[in-house]
Amino acid sequence: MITLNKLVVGYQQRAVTPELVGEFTQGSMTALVGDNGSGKSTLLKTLCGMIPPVSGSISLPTPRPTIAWLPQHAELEKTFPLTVFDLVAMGFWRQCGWFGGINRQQRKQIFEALERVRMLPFIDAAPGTLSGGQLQRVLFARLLIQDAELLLLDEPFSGVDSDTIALLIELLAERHRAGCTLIVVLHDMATVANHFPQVLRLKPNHSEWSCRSCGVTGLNFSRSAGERA
Ligand SMILES: Nc1ncnc2c1ncn2[C@@H]1O[C@H](COP(=O)(O)OP(=O)(O)OP(=O)(O)O)[C@@H](O)[C@H]1O
Repeated sequence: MITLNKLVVGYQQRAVTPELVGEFTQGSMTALVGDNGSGKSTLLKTLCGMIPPVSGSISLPTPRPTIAWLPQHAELEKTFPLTVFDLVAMGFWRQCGWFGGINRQQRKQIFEALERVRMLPFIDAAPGTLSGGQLQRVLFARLLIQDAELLLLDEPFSGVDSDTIALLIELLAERHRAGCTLIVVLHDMATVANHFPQVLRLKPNHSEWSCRSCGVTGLNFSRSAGERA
């Protein structure tokens, strides 16, 4: 379980969000929503430890969950002088280090992950030659092989066509069924309503949690409030 203890996130001690109180229970699937500039990306960066909180804290379970983060602007990934295979292989950095070799089993996993996102024909392509949606599928293949316990995804469906969105949502639902905790920044409220049991909405002066499966809506969200889904 990940607990937000009066957490305020922002930059150089400048608060971007109000105090956030609540929990992401293990295995929960939460949509993080709010207006442009409300602090969604900043919260994800704080959760993955990239920037420190302005105040308050985050309690993580012990041992600390492994985290995979898909940032909002993945265009940078296109500039690496790599192939699609290499880009996905980077998902094994925890096991191999950045410059370690890939073994036969890992190679097989990379092929399977690319097959799942229908990008196997592009395995030798340079990321810079892919469209935005194709790149996103490749980055999902990398997420799959990372096999992390906590997935933080920042607007993973922006610029992606509806067929691909359906495919990627199914992959996320699979990770959810496998027990991963997912926190996903989204703007499309239909996707939120159809696929995300829990929602954290950031607003300028307060935040609001809602949980469809337990019927809880409020400023705080805790397991004791009723979520057992
Ligand atoms: N590196 C940074 N340094 C200082 N301020 C920043 C930085 N990045 C973002 N901000 C500011 O923090 C606020 C929140 O930005 P953030 O990107 O978290 O919003 P968001 O909810 O993800 O928005 P969007 O929906 O537009 O992606 C904005 O006012 C933004 O200008």
